[in-house]
Amino acid sequence: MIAATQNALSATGITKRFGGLVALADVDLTVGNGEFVALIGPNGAGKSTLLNVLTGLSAPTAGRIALDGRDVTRLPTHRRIRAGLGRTFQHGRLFPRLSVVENIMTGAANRAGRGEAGLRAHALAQLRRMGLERLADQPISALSYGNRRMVELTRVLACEPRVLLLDEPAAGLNLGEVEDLMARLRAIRAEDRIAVVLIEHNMGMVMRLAERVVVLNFGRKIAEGTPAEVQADPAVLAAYLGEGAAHAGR
Ligand SMILES: Nc1ncnc2c1ncn2[C@@H]1O[C@H](COP(=O)(O)OP(=O)(O)OP(=O)(O)O)[C@@H](O)[C@H]1O
Repeated sequence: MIAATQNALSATGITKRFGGLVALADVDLTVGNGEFVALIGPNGAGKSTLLNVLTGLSAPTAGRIALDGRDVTRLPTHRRIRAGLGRTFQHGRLFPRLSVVENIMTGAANRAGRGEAGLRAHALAQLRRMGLERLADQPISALSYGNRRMVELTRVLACEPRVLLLDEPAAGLNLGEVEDLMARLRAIRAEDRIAVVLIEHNMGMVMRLAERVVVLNFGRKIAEGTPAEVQADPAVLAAYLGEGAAHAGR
């Protein structure tokens, strides 16, 4: 099983039930080292549930999760973070009264062996890389929504993850901010070779960034391939048209 150890992340046979509801049914997701995978699907398809299972916020009913070939299925979230997993949330989780740099430091504090001065220097370097250094001493409460989201991303990056899970990072951003986010993500990948799993409803962003796209619908994987392959897949079209029809009927 050499192939399995070559993947940065490998989830196999993931099933998640909530009572009678099957939110995920036997889903496989593998992400190679430095690979950029988008996870898409209509509302309620199971995307966030899968991220919750991958990060350990929610235990799978069945299935196995490995990071760099190491089984982490039973590890709590903080141990998975230490093992190289990073995640942003749909709704941010920054400390509003702390400054930007302090928030980044709380993120990086998981990394052992740095004193406070070292943590601050590391946090400032991360902010510089994201073009946010000028905001370092501002309280989070003074930031625009777009800047808060970029600070959230910076905080996760400060943990130096090998696998980065992004839950709708472009939601609520304006066009200029989405372009900036895409440029930063490209630069980070080029520098760090981080593997990325992106959940995003902004299809333009998915098509421009992802090397591979995995499509969920009603908890099942219905398609997987390059952006062009997935876009041309009749099953994917039907899933999204179904969603459109459901919305139109409301
Ligand atoms: N804690 C929970 N308890 C019960 N049902 C849940 C829970 N979390 C999610 N679900 C259900 O699981 C299914 C998948 O939800 P999930 O949020 O993962 O979908 P999603 O693809 O992320 O959707 P969206 O694009 O709207 O964020 C939905 O039917 C949802 O109602």
